[in-house]
Amino acid sequence: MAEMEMRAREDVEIGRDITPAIPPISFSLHDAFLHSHCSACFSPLSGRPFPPRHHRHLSSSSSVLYCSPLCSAADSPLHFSSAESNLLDSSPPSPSSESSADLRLLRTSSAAASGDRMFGLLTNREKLLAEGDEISDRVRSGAAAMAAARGRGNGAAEEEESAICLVITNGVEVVDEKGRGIGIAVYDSAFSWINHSCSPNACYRFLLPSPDLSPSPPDSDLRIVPSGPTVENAASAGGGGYGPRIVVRSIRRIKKGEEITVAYTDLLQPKAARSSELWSKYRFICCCKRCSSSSSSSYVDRALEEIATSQGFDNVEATGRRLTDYVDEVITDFLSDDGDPETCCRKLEHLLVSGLSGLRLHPLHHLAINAYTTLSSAYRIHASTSSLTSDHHHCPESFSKTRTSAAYALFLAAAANHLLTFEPSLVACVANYWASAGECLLTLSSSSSPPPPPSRVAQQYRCSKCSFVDALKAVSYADFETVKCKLVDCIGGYTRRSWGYLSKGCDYLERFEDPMDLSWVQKWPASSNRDAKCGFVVAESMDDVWQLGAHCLAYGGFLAAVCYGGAIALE
Ligand SMILES: C[S@@+](CC[C@H](N)C(=O)[O-])C[C@H]1O[C@@H](n2cnc3c(N)ncnc32)[C@H](O)[C@@H]1O
Repeated sequence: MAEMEMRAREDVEIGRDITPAIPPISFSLHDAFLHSHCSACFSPLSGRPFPPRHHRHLSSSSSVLYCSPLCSAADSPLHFSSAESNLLDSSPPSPSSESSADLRLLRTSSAAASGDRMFGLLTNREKLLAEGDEISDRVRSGAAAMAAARGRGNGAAEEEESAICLVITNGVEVVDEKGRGIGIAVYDSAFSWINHSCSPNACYRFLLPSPDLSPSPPDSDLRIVPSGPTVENAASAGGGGYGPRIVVRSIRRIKKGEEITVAYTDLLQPKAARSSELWSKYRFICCCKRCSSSSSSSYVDRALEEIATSQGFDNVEATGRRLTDYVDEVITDFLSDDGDPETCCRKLEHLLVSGLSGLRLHPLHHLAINAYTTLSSAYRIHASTSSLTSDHHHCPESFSKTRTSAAYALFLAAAANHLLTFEPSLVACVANYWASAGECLLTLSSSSSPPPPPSRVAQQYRCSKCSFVDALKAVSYADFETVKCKLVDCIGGYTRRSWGYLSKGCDYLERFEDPMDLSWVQKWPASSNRDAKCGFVVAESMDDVWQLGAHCLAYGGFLAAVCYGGAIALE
């Protein structure tokens, strides 16, 4: 069957909402958040939560909770009529948020699938069941459990299978303002007919309604239109009009008639990992510009996978897998309950400096990028544990760990920023990296002795050279490239003045002369940068570190506002 896609109805600038806030047709919190968040509006529960309004099942009172009587009244009928309550209260309880979302979809009598579509949305049922793999097993066993919960016995469960496949194919992870995935939601065709690209021109954000279910702020127009065969629309499914809304936003200039695409997968993964995820979950081979770029991979994909081998090395693939396993294992150990930050830092830095079995990671390799993220947080935790026994301001060990944490965060942001120049759709994750570099640098400068004066708040700061203040207001993106260049230029200046100081004592980071100037990476590993490095040892002043932090935060906020809109908060 021909597939649907969405196209721009008009020319669209970068950083514009291209859909109104679309309410979900089905949604459910992840099990881990059922007792901390409201099941109707997804806001965090505070004070005494409210149980579902008793319908018929007087005993089912605690499987889902609400923040207000209004939310309880709005969602309880669906909670019971969808049979979700039977599934959650069964023993063993709560199978998954996906099953709840599936059941909620099926509660309407018009749910029957027609061909490979249900409510106009692609289910991909045949493709997902065709291969006897983990997904097809999950669909079959989930459908049987759902059919039992709906009192439909143990017979064929085609309708349930279609609902599960629909949620796999169209469901999106709802992310809160802390970046945590708290639930799953399915939206109507205005969102669900948008295809994937590894170099997309749009992204999306969620609006969590206020607890009193008051209407959302004024909507923008729908600037996209469907393209494809005539298909019955999903609007009839309805979701009660509440739950997390989704807004699609342009992250590039889009021409009238151009296809709108978003990312279904993490764009900083290498091509093989993206392809494997897209195939196992969505059953398609991506032919986007980035994936099919001429004979070889794009520059970004090459960098994300590049490793150096010693001469005569002939088992790159197997050792490449060992590298991945090694990094995964170190990170998993660190994230476990008894994770030790010191061991994590030692192992990851040894890998970055010396490699493994004759293989060395390119500084922009995706495993190296994961390692920088982990190292920044491991050094931060290490610093806080070092200072537990002494005054943080007077604990040199803790201070130097805080400094290395900031240096890794800055290096990561600079590396990702380099990739952004080749792949503009990385803007959302690059924004996060700059924001966290800014936070780490400001923490460092505030823990120096003496700390900056308390009046020194980033919001009040005005830089004479760049568009810092204009960026904070984020009023227009028409001059996006100009504002970006000015901010990056200023960040480059402060980085050059501070890098020797920030990287001091870190064997890996000291090898890089200037993280903002990665012009050498294309020649890597022809020469070691260690010899070429300049000998800055001390930042000209802690003021440079503060200025650098404030600029990083502003730049991160500027990029984030392109993706998510709204004002930039700097504290
Ligand atoms: C959320 S739907 C997108 C809309 C879909 N094209 C339709 O006709 O309803 C996701 C499904 O669309 C198809 N799809 C999305 N992006 C694609 C792409 N870049 N190439 C091929 N198929 C794609 C896959 O079948 C995928 O499972």
